[in-house]
Amino acid sequence: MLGFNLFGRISKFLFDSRASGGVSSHLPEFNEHEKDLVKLLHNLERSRSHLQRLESSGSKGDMVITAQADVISLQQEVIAALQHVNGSSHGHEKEEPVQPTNVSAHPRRRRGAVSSESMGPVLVSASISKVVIPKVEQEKQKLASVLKEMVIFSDVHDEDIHALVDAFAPEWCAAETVIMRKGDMGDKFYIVDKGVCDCFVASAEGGSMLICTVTEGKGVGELALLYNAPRAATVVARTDCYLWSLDRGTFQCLVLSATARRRRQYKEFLRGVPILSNLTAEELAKVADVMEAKWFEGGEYIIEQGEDGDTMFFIEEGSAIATKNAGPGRPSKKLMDFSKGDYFGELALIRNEPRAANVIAVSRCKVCIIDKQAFVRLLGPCLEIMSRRIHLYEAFLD
Ligand SMILES: Nc1ncnc2c1ncn2[C@@H]1O[C@@H]2COP(=O)(O)O[C@H]2[C@H]1O
Ligand SMILES: Nc1ncnc2c1ncn2[C@@H]1O[C@@H]2COP(=O)(O)O[C@H]2[C@H]1O
Repeated sequence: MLGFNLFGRISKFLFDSRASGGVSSHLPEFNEHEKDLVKLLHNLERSRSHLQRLESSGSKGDMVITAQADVISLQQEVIAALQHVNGSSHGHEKEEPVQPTNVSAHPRRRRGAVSSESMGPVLVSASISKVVIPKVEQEKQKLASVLKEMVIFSDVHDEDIHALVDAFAPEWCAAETVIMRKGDMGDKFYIVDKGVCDCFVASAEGGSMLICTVTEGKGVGELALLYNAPRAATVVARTDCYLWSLDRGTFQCLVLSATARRRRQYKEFLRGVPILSNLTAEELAKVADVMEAKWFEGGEYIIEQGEDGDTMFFIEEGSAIATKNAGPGRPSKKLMDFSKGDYFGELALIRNEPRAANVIAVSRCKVCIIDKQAFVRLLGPCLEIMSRRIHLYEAFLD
């Protein structure tokens, strides 16, 4: 809860800002966390008014969807900022050591889903106390490096990475344990420390279909917590597993503000990518959540013909070319130019074949990378258009 005093000061400040037509950047009477909160509340107020104006003027389509997504994303940022404000005044700074529990080998079945998968406002407790599960230094370092490798944690500040590491709890489960069930509410995010888990969804024939395998050092169960949605798949331990689990409250408190920042950062770029123009603002936000940015120098190979490939790329800055090897001693043949907003590397994912061409950075080039899992989950609506372009390649393919 916001203290009454702070609530009163923020309300008065926003009222004065409304009267003067803008929020001052100085905000002398607030500390750093409070300043963030005030600015976010001000932006949320503006976004809500914008949405209301659109709705009352009868606007439909992309503009309304984009405005709704802005409101949702700002609500999430406000919740995260509230938690920082509460944390800095009480609760979060105070460590509450928790003894490691000897894992629930069979996680309890949760209440069934009541809503379809959507990016609803995330309802989290605004006052969350810091969880600290004692760990040896080696475990902490390993967990921190595993988190830094994961796209969803890549924008989380270092101090929050430490807090996340503290909050992970060890769990053990026997082979064939159902770790989470599709449709249930999500209570935890997991990292596989040792062992292997499989993710299943229902197949068209009514059985279950394996959609991916989670190996050591990989995470599972983030979607329900990121999007406040029911579990999107059933996850079963294939072998006995040692897992690290992170509670929903800590995940949302420490990860959602970074996610919202990243969505803002990529929003304009993704809106301008032609192949993604079919996606709604909500779907674009999900694409932003899974993208990993990487720089390549001019002349560097982004893709090498013949390699196995499990990622596709969008150019955010710079340019690249596709070339085809023409055989020993013969110069390679240029196939295509790529510049900002173009994509490549989809062919190996669609056809399950090695890379059909080289892609080489012409100038220093920033690409956004999406892995196969995310490609399958998020880019379904674009597949038809991509498949049409593949026909254009055909002239060059063996
Ligand atoms: N294609 C996929 N669709 C849905 N969930 C997936 C997929 N691949 C892996 N998963 C994982 O399975 C998890 C099931 O629970 P969540 O929806 O919380 O998060 C999900 C992802 O971590
Ligand atoms: N004529 C072409 N033939 C094959 N791939 C091409 C061609 N032109 C561009 N490409 C891109 O180059 C990429 C190389 O990796 P992929 O085969 O995964 O996907 C390929 C396409 O995105």
